[in-house]
Amino acid sequence: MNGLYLVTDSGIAHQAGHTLPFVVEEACRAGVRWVQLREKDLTTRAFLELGVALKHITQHYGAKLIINDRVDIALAVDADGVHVGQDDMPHQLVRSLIGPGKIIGLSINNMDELKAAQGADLDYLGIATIFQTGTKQDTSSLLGLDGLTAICQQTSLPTFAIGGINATNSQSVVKAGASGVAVVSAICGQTSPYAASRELIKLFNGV
Ligand SMILES: Cc1ncc(COP(=O)(O)OP(=O)(O)O)c(N)n1
Ligand SMILES: Cc1ncsc1CCOP(=O)(O)O
Ligand SMILES: [Mg+2]
Repeated sequence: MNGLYLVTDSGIAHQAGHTLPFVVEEACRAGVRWVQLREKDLTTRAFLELGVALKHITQHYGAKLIINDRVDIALAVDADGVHVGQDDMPHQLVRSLIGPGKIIGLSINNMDELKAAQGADLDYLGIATIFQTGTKQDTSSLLGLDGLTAICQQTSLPTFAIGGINATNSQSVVKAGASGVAVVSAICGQTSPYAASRELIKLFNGV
């Protein structure tokens, strides 16, 4: 499985003229095998309906569907897992709710948060924020490539770097030590999510 992780944003997809299911289907068709449904402004009902639609698509392609923040939605759509950050439901509680067979990803923004997560029952870490991004307003301070390397050296868990990653800088992120790259606008905001995904996978495989 390649290390490209699509994190969704339906606002960005709509601005580019796409529906979110179209973006996810095109990304999966191109080979993306990690998809996170991340929606900050949807009603619970709309979030759930989108989750059901994405579950059908990801299941068809054998891709993992992870739900951002919302354990209830993850359970309702039988998603593969949940991604939580430092201000979300504590990961220990997420585990007790979703069970041992599901995936939990935790955001790490600095070395202190990494230390606090050592030995925890987690499946991967999202390392944020690498570069400047317009996609998320409440970002942590930028880690850059050096900060990313320092964190990746201190963990044996799989790491997905996130924040401002695109086709121009993705290889430098992998060379810095991340096992994968997570992107929003570099797929959702592109004219062809399929072509953008193919390019990112090709670059990833070429490192
Ligand atoms: C893969 C990945 N890494 C980090 C994040 C950020 O999560 P969080 O800090 O909880 O912020 P929000 O995404 O909830 O705004 C992520 N979503 N995915
Ligand atoms: C969810 C998230 N967490 C840290 S930065 C970010 C958004 C990344 O979006 P983009 O890939 O468009 O920079
Ligand atoms: Mg969160």
